[in-house]
Amino acid sequence: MTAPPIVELNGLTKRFSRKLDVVERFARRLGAAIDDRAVQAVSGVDLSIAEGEVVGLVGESGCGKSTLGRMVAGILPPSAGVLRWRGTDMRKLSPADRHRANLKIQMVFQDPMASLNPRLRVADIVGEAPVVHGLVPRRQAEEYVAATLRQVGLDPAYLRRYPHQFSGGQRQRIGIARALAVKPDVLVCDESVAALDVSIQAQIINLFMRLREELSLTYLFISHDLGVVEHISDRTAIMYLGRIVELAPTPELFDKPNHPYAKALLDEAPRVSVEKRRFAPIRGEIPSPLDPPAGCAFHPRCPHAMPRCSAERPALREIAPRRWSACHLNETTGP
Ligand SMILES: Nc1ncnc2c1ncn2[C@@H]1O[C@H](COP(=O)(O)OP(=O)(O)OP(=O)(O)O)[C@@H](O)[C@H]1O
Repeated sequence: MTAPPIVELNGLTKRFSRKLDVVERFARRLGAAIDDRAVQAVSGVDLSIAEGEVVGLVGESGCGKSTLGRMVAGILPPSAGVLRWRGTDMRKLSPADRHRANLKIQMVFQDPMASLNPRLRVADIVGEAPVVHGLVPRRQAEEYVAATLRQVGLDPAYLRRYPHQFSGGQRQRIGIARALAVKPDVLVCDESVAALDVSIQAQIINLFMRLREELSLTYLFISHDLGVVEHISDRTAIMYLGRIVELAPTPELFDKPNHPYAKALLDEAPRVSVEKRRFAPIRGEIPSPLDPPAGCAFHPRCPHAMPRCSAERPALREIAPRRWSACHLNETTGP
């Protein structure tokens, strides 16, 4: 029997409802039209991640990447849908097992300065969670933190320092050490190298890949940087306005994207060098998640849009082995 995916999402959805402030509530009572529609940040995402796999998640700003990552990491509760951990619906786990499963999925954030408590020393930033969660006895915490720092390439002599005494790259290593300290199986990296200089980015990416080998880690790697995602991901998912529109093995997707949105992203991205391959603007504005277009959300910007595209939302379908795309064109012209 094959093992179930380590993480599996079925129909995962997140809506953010907008709370009206006092003035807005008063204005509404007086008859003013106040917009209180919910933001549909993530809509019905299906995604399976195999143990040891690196899945890259890319898309323009506001398409729901961080929200999806936060749901996977258990930081945000989904509004609908199912998240399975090693084959079991998270909601069906006992509170103790759910807690253990949540610890197994850790997040590494973009801005280490904002995500590290400036008043805590590295020893506490990295050592607190494993002690609190009973993974390490308090008397061994310092030794454990020193070993974790070594694992991410930091000198354990820095244990008593504060975050502001480190460079950006070193701070990100501390953020990674903090995540590793609770012995996760999965890292959700949310723009984890975006704030770093290119040379430091390369070092941190190499660190992620070394840790993948050493600790058999699985990654959901969120980035707006196509070069980084192409470099490190086994498969890449492209998100547009809350949905995955294409999912494929990375070399195939970058070589021959299927979805018009994926094509537009890749065609317009300069291919001069991996470092420079970033998003270039695509014709038209990204629509508001408050009012997503009917049918295929990409149709107002799509050069191939047909009447059907504005009426009927295309499902994400397997168009070839391991290649998934959500486009009506696949039914008319073939992939
Ligand atoms: N806490 C929140 N309350 C209300 N709306 C939110 C909240 N968090 C995110 N959103 C909205 O949900 C949508 C998706 O946001 P999200 O941050 O997930 O996108 P993203 O692709 O990660 O963008 P970026 O790359 O800019 O971080 C956006 O329209 C955003 O404004």
